[in-house]
Amino acid sequence: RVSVSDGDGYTQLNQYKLKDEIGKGSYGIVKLAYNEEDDIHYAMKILSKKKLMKKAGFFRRMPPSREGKGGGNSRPPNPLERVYREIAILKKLDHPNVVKLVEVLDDPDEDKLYLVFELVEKGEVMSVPCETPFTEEVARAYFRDIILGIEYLHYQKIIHRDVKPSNLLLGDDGHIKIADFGVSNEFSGGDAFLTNTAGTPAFMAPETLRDDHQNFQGKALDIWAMGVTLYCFAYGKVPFEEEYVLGLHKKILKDEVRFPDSPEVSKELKDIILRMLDKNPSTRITLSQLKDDPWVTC
Ligand SMILES: COc1ccc(C(=O)/C=C\Nc2cc(OC)c(C(=O)O)cc2Cl)cc1
Repeated sequence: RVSVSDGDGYTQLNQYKLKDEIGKGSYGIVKLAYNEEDDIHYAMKILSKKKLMKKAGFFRRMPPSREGKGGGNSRPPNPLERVYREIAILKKLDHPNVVKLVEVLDDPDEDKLYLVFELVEKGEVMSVPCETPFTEEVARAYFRDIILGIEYLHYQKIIHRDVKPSNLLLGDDGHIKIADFGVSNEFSGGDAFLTNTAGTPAFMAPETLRDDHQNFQGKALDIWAMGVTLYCFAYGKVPFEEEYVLGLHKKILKDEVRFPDSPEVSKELKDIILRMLDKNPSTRITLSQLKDDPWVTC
């Protein structure tokens, strides 16, 4: 059903003319796509099924399963299921601060899987590290959008788990849309109870790094990552950085948050960052408390 044709230098996919690459990550690439039918540009995320299978170690020989211990099917879940679950999540989301999935082009005979999203014209809101962080007014406007987007996701029983500036897209209207549900978790009941680490190391909450393997609540993980993100908006860099990941984990678990002397940042902004970067998830600020915070409401 998906007709791929290589014209003079560009790829045509059904009614979409693929243009330059506008995004790239562990997931694959994102290309600008022009829809000839409605004369509108879209963002086309291109995934390779083979790459997804390989990444999940699907083709790796399984260690001989010890029959005696109920060997059973000890295979990891099919990584394509992960993508199809992500697509199912995306299809049910409809909010001004969440990216909009328009359609999926998936030809069973093709290796590639195409996700068509509404274009968020300015792309990533900030690439970290950044020499020119935002003023508090700009950071506040963006942060308000993030609060509304995350509140909507938690209401839809979804934990994002990878909130960070590069997953926050800025539109021409100056508003933010949250993107990339590649590691998100759906839950039932009041909150998710998780045990796996996921997301981007510098944005991971301390409770996910403790080796006492307790399970931890999902919503508080997004709050922590929102705190790291707001710190990036204000200072252009992450609060805990270390060359090696184990050193980074130690800092996230042990180090106090330090605020550089410049740029000048108000006490209110420092206070809200500290409330989100509370290492104890049960005393960490909640979304509804965030909405009433003096820095957010001022
Ligand atoms: C300079 O102008 C630019 C305009 C738009 C972009 C852009 O869109 C980039 C990534 N986009 C996305 C990524 C996603 O995941 C990783 C997902 C998702 O899976 O939710 C959705 C989208 Cl849209 C870049 C530059």
